[in-house]
Amino acid sequence: MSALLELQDIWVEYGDKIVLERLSIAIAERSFVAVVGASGSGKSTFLRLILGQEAPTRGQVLLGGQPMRAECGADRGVVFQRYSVFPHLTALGNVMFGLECAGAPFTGRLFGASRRAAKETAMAMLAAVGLEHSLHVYPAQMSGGMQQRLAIAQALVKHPRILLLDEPFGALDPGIRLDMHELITRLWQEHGLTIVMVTHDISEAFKLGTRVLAFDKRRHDPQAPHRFGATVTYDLPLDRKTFPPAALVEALGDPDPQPSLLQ
Ligand SMILES: Nc1ncnc2c1ncn2[C@@H]1O[C@H](COP(=O)(O)OP(=O)(O)OP(=O)(O)O)[C@@H](O)[C@H]1O
Repeated sequence: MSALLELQDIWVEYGDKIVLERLSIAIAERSFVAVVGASGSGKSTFLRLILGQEAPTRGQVLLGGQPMRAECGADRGVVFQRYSVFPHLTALGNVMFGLECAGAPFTGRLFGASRRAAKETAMAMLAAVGLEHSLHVYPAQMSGGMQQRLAIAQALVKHPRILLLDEPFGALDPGIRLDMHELITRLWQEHGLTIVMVTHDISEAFKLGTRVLAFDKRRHDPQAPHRFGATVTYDLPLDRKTFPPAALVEALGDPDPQPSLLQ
């Protein structure tokens, strides 16, 4: 498989604080990369680099072999733990908004046949995430799971090359979370997506990912914790029956990685 995304010797520094150092990884097209690590280990910074919200201090990011500019592009979609959708728009309005902005960048409105086509595309996307009966519902009237389904539909409708998920299921109840695992796995397979997902839940990482990256510092200076940055300390390709290594579970303090979830 070819590398869709490549990070070459990336460093991210804020003043004299080094957040990420010597980060070199290649992410294959259609892979599902789960990112774990202790709080503050730079997982969100890594996601912001891929999203184009942040430029590295050193090193370069290549997307499809080309240097990626530090700006958000339609080729990358993102879902956060909360607040990914517009509260003042209905489900249909939220999903159509992205299509209208892409089709009419100045006015943000489509008319006639192109509007009808956008509406059909948006309705199909909402059906794909199980929201076909909630087209005219506002986010405030939805459960947390429905809001995340909507956020996924909104991110996917523009056919991004990479879908970035930042703790997307972290705020959901366990039962709803399992439904969302099924949904994202199905969409990943059906749409041939490349996914990078940050999660605090190590069993979720090992259940969903085809590869797990763990972020941590290789070097520590107790007198000056900011002197060294984090990097990828574990890079585990999975056959979906792999269990988290004991050292990784211990490092991340996972209370109980459930083997039943890892089948
Ligand atoms: N703009 C900034 N200026 C200074 N330091 C920053 C900035 N953004 C992030 N940091 C620091 O970078 C480090 C990594 O932050 P980041 O949010 O990427 O970690 P994380 O692994 O996602 O944490 P969490 O799991 O708690 O969300 C933290 O120490 C944070 O304080």
